[in-house]
Parts: sequence; C-alpha cells; structure tokens
Amino acid sequence: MSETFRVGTRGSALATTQTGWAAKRLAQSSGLEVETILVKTEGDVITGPLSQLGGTGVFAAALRQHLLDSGCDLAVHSLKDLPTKQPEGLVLAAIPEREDVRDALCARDGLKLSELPEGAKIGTGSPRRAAQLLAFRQDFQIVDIRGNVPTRLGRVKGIGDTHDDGSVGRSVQGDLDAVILAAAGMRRLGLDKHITEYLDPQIMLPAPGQGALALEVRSTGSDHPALDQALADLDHLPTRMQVEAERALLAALEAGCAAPIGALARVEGQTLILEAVACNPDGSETMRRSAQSNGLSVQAAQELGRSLAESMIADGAAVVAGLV
Ligand SMILES: NCc1[nH]cc(CCC(=O)O)c1CC(=O)O
Repeated sequence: MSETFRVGTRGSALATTQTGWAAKRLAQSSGLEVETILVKTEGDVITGPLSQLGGTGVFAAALRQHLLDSGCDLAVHSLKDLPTKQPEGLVLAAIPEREDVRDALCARDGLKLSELPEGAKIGTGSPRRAAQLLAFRQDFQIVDIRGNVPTRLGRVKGIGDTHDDGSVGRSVQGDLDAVILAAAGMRRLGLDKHITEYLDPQIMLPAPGQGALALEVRSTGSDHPALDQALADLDHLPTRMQVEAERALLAALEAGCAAPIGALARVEGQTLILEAVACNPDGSETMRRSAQSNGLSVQAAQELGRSLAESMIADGAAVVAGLV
C-alpha cells in the first residue's frame, strides 16, 4: 500500500469540489493516496450579514488550526476568502492556474444587467458587488443575502423553484430578480448554465484573488516529499504574480474581503497591469485607478499593489471606501 496524505476541506459543495479537484491532481502527480478530512468552520454556523464576518477569515480559521495541529497535511482554500496576513507556521505552497476571474449575473428569464427592470432586486452579501451595481444603476435594490452558492442561486425567480434534484438550493421560493456570484464557483459546480451575463471588469472589478485556489501546508512542508514536489509543479507563476499584486493592494488599504475594494491584475508582455476600484458602499462615489509594474516577478507584483494603494490613499480611497 502506498503512503497517504490527508487534505482538509470545508463541507460546502464548492469547497468539496475544489478540494476534490486539487486532491486528484496531487494524488496523480505524487503517486500518493489521498484521504479527505471534513472540517466544520465557524463561518458555516454563524448567521447574520456576511459583510459583518469578513476580513477575519472565519471560513479559513478552523481549517488552518487543523493543519497547524497536524490533523491534515494540506488545506485547500478559495484564495479570496483568506485574510491578507499569512499566519505564522503556514505557507501557500501552490496557487494553481486561475479560473475565470469575473463576477457573473444570474438573472431570471435570461436577462442581462442592462435589461433588468427599474428597481430590480439583486441579491449579494458583498459590499464590493453592491457598490459597483449601484454605481452602474442607482435604481437597483440590493438585498443582503448569504449562504452557499446553490442556496444563493435558489433565490432567483424561476431558478429556485424549478430544480428538484437538489442541484440548486430550494429553501426559499425565488424572491429576487438576480444574484451576483463568482463565475469561477459557478463553473466549478457545473452551474454556469444559470449565468446570464459575465460582467465586464469595466463595470464590476472582481475581488482580489477571485477565481484562484490556495493550497496551504505547514511551513516545514507537508511531511510527504512527493506531495511537496507535486505542489511546486501545480503552482502557476502568472496567477501567483496577479494575486500577489491584488492582495498587496488590499493589505496596503488595510482592507479585507468584505471591503468595497475590487482589484484585477493581468500580465501584458513583460509587465503586470493592476486595475483597482475603491467604492463608497452606496455606489455614490468610485475611485478607479490602474498602474503598471517594473518587470515581472512576485516582488514587482507586491510593489505594484502597494504603490497603487498608496497613490489611491493619497487621493482619499480609504475615505471613499469607508475604511477610516
Ligand atoms: N465568499 C465565498 C466564495 N469564495 C469563493 C467563491 C467563488 C470561487 C472563487 O472566487 O474563487 C465564493 C462564492 C462567490 O463569491 O460567488
């Protein structure tokens, strides 16, 4: 029998799907067996507005503690849910190639954002999404929702009440015209047929790190050399540079995943371009900026994020976004 590594995951459909994907890839390339360990996290049991929970990494904390306690050898996270400060004793050993970075509109009757009627009710628990929606159209009514992806999708009229196979949450009859979800999660769950528009980042800049996974081990390694090698092979440098720039910006703004801050980096030739937005939560004011790195490296990416944040702060970004 070959050696086995243990991967920890949260229990949501998205988390188990993402973990399953990573575990399979790593088992194949390392030649090891894999055991999955379900960890219940604080974020799954607390109720209340999601925006009140963010930033402290409630979703990741229990999983990380489990990893530190050697209850598992590897943890799989959605990168955008991780606080920008890396905890002592843990490292992000691999950031695989990113999925679609965009936010997705899932609306009733195939509607696009600009086709939604006056006063349309749009569900999101994210101040970043709410602010950018309101900046696009002041008449939208934003409804604060939370829950996992299928549950949120189930709130849309005509979606929630037509699925009996459990693929979409049915706890509430469809009461919304639309919800906004990350395209990456929808695709990973095979729910992308419900996407009625991939939102242009010109209208809706995604969250820093959106669409990327973070595979974390103890700083001393996973205790399985073949797994450590497989993780190194799975790491995707362009993705890592992009997310480092986005997260350095978020950190320098002293903001977390619940802040009305969007950021998206892309590689163009030998540089990295970072676009960022800081919004007033009611969408009445937005500050949008972009900058370009000096060269392509993780360090250049971090400097780019920091310097763009500094110039935005100098122009009042923290005030606009309600961070001070
Ligand atoms: N905050 C929850 C969360 N964390 C990661 C994803 C989607 C996958 C990703 O962005 O990588 C989601 C759901 C969503 O925002 O729709």
